[in-house]
Amino acid sequence: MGTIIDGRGLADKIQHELKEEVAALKEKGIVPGLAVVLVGENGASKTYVKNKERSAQKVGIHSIVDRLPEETTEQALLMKIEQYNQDPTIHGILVQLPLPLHINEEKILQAILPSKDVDGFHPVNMGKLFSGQPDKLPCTPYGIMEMFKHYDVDLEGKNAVVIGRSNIVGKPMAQLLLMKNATVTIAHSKTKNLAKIAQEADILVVAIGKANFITADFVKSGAVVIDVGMNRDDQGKLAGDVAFDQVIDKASLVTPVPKGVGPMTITMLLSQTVSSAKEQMTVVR
Ligand SMILES: NC(=O)C1=CN([C@@H]2O[C@H](COP(=O)(O)OP(=O)(O)OC[C@H]3O[C@@H](n4cnc5c(N)ncnc54)[C@H](OP(=O)(O)O)[C@@H]3O)[C@@H](O)[C@H]2O)C=CC1
Ligand SMILES: Nc1nc(=O)c2c([nH]1)NC[C@@H]1CN(c3ccc(C(=O)N[C@@H](CCC(=O)O)C(=O)O)cc3)C=[N+]21
Repeated sequence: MGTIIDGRGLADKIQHELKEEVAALKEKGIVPGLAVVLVGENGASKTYVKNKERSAQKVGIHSIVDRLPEETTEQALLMKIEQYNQDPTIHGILVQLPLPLHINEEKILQAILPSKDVDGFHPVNMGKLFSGQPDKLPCTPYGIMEMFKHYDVDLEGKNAVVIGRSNIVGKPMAQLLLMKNATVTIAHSKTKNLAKIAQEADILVVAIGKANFITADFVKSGAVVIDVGMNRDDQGKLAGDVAFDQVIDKASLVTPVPKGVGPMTITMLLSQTVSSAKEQMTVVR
């Protein structure tokens, strides 16, 4: 029987430390500010945004949530971002993805000042990461790296398999593992013999978006399994991409869904907002 990685518990611990950091900043007259922009009526996005707002408040970050209607034009959204770029009380900007189809996502992400891009999605921050000079990081892979650190998971020389190649999870995850000297394989929907590749993994990170797709036969005995998936069924019940009940018996460490990767994603967002406030303070002086 493996150990369950307590993402919720680790997130609470880090948020508690952040709260103290924020209190110290406030003594100096600085309140970290986060602007979250949500366009349209995506139900899942609404829940995440609510969670982010609640956590931000808990650590004392000033958070603004801008809920814009589905019909918002690209131009109007660009103007909104420009307003936050210019606003000295806002240190972090997050535009919730996915955006409605009539808005060009690339264009929007590029409009955010890299210094306020607490999601780590701006091409400048992506470029820094992939050239080995990381600055702001995508929050989900960042949170997973913090879990490895906290649970003393040694990555050097290990076989790491990342299933999924999105810009927000799979690709940056692979790069962070590579930077820790893991031997990394990235798998995706066109991968042949996925089970065979996954069975070689000492570290298996799954980010595909298919409920309970990864069964015990994909998992090597003693592997560390990280489940990024967030799948909601008709009853609104959450399931990960990993069939937790079978995999827990085979793996050494597994993240649950919920209370695994999700709370760490939010915590890294808050952490990067606090760091950003500190950086912008030194820029001013
Ligand atoms: N917990 C958290 O904080 C977060 C959770 N998520 C969740 O993680 C999941 C993935 O998110 P995201 O990366 O944005 O998703 P995307 O839909 O952007 O990417 C999914 C990836 O999975 C691959 N894939 C799909 N089906 C298969 C399959 N049968 N076998 C192998 N690979 C497959 C796709 O391959 P291809 O490229 O070939 O299409 C693609 O690369 C979702 O459930 C999402 O809700 C996302 C962000 C944060
Ligand atoms: N610009 C942008 N940045 C993101 O970081 C981003 C995004 N867009 N779009 C969507 C995905 C998804 N995501 C999650 C965040 C928190 C939880 C989370 O808090 N999960 C809790 C519970 C969730 C629940 O109960 O619904 C948990 O796993 O315990 C999940 C998923 C961030 N994303």
